[in-house]
Amino acid sequence: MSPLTPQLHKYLFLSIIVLALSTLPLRSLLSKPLSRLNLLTQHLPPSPAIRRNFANTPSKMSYSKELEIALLAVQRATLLTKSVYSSHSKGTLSKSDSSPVTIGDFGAQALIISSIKHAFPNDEVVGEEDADDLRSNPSLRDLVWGLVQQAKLESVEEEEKIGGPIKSAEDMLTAIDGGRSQGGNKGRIWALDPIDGTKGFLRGGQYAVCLALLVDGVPIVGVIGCPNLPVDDKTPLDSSIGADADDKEGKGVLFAAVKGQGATSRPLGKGALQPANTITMTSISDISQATFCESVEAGHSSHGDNAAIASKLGITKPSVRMDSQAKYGSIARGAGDLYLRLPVSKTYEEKIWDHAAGVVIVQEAGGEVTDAWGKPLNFGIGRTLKENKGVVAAPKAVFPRVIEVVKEVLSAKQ
Ligand SMILES: Nc1ncnc2c1ncn2[C@@H]1O[C@H](COP(=O)(O)O)[C@@H](OP(=O)(O)O)[C@H]1O
Ligand SMILES: [Mg+2]
Ligand SMILES: [Mg+2]
Ligand SMILES: [Mg+2]
Repeated sequence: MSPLTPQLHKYLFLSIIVLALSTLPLRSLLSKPLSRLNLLTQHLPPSPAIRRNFANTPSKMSYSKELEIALLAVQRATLLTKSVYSSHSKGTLSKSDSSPVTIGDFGAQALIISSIKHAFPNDEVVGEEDADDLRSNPSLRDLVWGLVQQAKLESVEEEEKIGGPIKSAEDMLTAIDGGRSQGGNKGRIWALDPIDGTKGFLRGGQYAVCLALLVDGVPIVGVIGCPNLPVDDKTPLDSSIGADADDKEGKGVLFAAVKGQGATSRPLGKGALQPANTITMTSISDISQATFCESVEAGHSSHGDNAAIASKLGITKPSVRMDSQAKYGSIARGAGDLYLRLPVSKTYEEKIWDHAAGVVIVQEAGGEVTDAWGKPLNFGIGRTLKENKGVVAAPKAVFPRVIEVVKEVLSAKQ
């Protein structure tokens, strides 16, 4: 072997150092267990670059696992709410703001948060309920625990995807309290309304189990389960729709959407997910022919202002009054056209869990949603939409006209 020159020695030495340094990050990642690596990459929010390109290349972040888990979790929770719905006692309590909460709300929140924490342990949840009332009332806790133990998907494989049964009553309370996130505009946060339209639920009307994933404060995945809406997307809307309490064939629908991927509906099942249909809003050109939806509760949305807007738009059909985010689902599938939610109170702040899932579903079905002044809804500033007042949703083509009239009606009151 010929002796190496000092220059060649130096060159070889430097090359080895450079090579070692350049492979360091790779080697440190490879030394981690694979499962941990998956978890790390799975929960990283999209980089700004991916977010910038998101509208054009949604396949970069498919959110297919998030969608599947959300669909299964909501579906399982509706098994529980339906069992409460058909039972005699709904274990109703009055919350500090005098709104009702039932054992169905607590049970559904426990099941859904447990599903999310199983699949995405690092994600946060902004859930409407907490476990304080159950911790101070053991008989109420036992009632909810009994329900939670019974609610299982018929397919073992699907049940396992969402973590199987909750192990103990204490774990159930921990799951419910997992919804205490304060929200924000960083990372992955789920917004959960275990029963939206609790008043409708108690009345035997519409209600919905609603779940959305916010990424950096923007709703990206939305799922709404409506046990009392007809499966058929084309069933004409009227205020008595689905108002019979029976759980029968043809009733129960799951709406879903992922940003950039469109919106769907499918029958709400009891096990494996049923095939989905793409849904779109009706492209109305003559706004006077529109059907508009509003809350049943006059305390949640001003029936008077909604009527004044409809009349200025030349709408003569009576409004369809419906509790819950079933309104968003209904207009997204073209069964209605507009959703008007004009504020009643100057101080009320809309909750993010009352709108996040519905907003992404309507947007993906070809609609636009803003507050009553045309301001985008800001889901990234906490548990409420404190920068917004009211909500208006309509197909894109007629949205500018609708918001113009809404502003006229609001301005006239100032
Ligand atoms: N003064 C108010 N203004 C607007 N929304 C209100 C309100 N008081 C309660 N709500 C919300 O209205 C939701 C029901 O909406 P809708 O009228 O469309 O059915 C309730 O959800 P929960 O039933 O989940 O508590 C509650 O969060
Ligand atoms: Mg409530
Ligand atoms: Mg609600
Ligand atoms: Mg609720």
